[in-house]
Amino acid sequence: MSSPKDVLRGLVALINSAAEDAMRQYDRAGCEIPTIDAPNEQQLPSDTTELKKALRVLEGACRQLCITLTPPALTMWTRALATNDVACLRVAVSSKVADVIAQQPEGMHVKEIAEKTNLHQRKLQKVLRALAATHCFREVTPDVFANNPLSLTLRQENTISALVRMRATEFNKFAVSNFYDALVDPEYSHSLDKRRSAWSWGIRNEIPNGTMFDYMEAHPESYSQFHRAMGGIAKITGLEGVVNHFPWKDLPQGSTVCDVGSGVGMVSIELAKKYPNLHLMLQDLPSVVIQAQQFWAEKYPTAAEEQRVNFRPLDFFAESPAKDQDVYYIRQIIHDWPDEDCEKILKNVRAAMKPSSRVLIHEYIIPSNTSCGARDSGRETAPKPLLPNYGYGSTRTYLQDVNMLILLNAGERTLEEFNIIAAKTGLRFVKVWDFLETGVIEYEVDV
Ligand SMILES: C[S@@+](CC[C@H](N)C(=O)[O-])C[C@H]1O[C@@H](n2cnc3c(N)ncnc32)[C@H](O)[C@@H]1O
Repeated sequence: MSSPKDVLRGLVALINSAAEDAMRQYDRAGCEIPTIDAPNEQQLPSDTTELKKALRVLEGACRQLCITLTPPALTMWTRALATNDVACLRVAVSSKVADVIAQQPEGMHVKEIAEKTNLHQRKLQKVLRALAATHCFREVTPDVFANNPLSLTLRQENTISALVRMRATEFNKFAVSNFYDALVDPEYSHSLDKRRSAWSWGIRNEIPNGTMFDYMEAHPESYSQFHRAMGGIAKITGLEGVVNHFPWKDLPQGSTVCDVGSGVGMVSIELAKKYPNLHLMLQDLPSVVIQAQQFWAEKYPTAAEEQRVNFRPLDFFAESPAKDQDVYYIRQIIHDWPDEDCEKILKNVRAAMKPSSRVLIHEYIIPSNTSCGARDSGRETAPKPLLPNYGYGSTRTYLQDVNMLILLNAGERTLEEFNIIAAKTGLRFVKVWDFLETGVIEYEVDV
């Protein structure tokens, strides 16, 4: 049995080695080592997979060390106050503070920022001070604020800003703040129906029995913000992992990839750019297909010119996607729906498959708090004294699981849970591809 001091020293050792490892990854990629107050965006390796491996340990060990040594009341108060952090982020992103001060690396006085954003100077001062204290913006001299790498993610041109804005605005208003109310409302509490989520509860007066997607359809501005936010999620969840580390290049010339519930096709567009051997088919609801066409026409017109991309509307509950595709790529769809709906989607995909087709489900894969390993989740077990799942190093997976519950009565799943649904729809597990933040589960036809 390790003594408490041994455990703490074990965590410190992990922090040291993981931080060194992370710095090595920046060096190897020829990137500058990050500084917290740089006035420009952080340079990142073009492939962050190895960096994320080090950060998973670092995040887990730092937080475990702090929580162990800090009086629990303080830690709990910090956690309870976290909603204020989100509220401050909403102020910053909605009033475009990062854009307003973008041209002044030496900083801008809060008085001027308040004038330009039409906010009360004293109130804005408190918001920016709180954010700068946790390294989002830099307070250069008293009341003078400049951008730093974290605040630069809040610029409108950065898709992370759309994600933060949605999260802090609609998600918060309709869903997060109503979570408990929906959990205890007799009509909602014991239902896993997609029309009985916290979000559905929040919009019940405007759209009775509506889902988050019904709301988005009724509010096109929110829907386009949502698609931009998906771009932010793509950055976070390791788009380069699936683009670089799945063997796309080994697929024969003209191989077909159907992106089911594609959105505008954040991953597909990268695949099209990098792998001329692939032919992409994007399928989503009619209004989204139109947005996808516009997106591709603007970002990568070559694909349409070379006839390497098609767009076709699809209601994945009611019909099958394009038949006989080599790969059906399904990212962040399954986590949107309760099990029965996922079965409908996968059955429709299964009906379109030829014997050699593969299905790639790309999602967060929930590891276990108590046991973890390649067999459980496709990922390595964390070094001790971390929890087997890396603890805080996996926190986004668990919070994202709750996020999906709140939004759509759905959620992320363990590998076992995915496999149970897949087996019911005639799919057989092949393997997990761990891309760190998320993973891909590969399935084939179960004959
Ligand atoms: C979370 S987004 C994921 C988008 C994309 N796969 C990505 O990873 O960026 C879910 C997508 O499912 C689409 N969707 C929702 N209901 C659908 C349906 N019945 N048929 C087809 N697509 C649907 C939405 O329009 C949205 O684009």
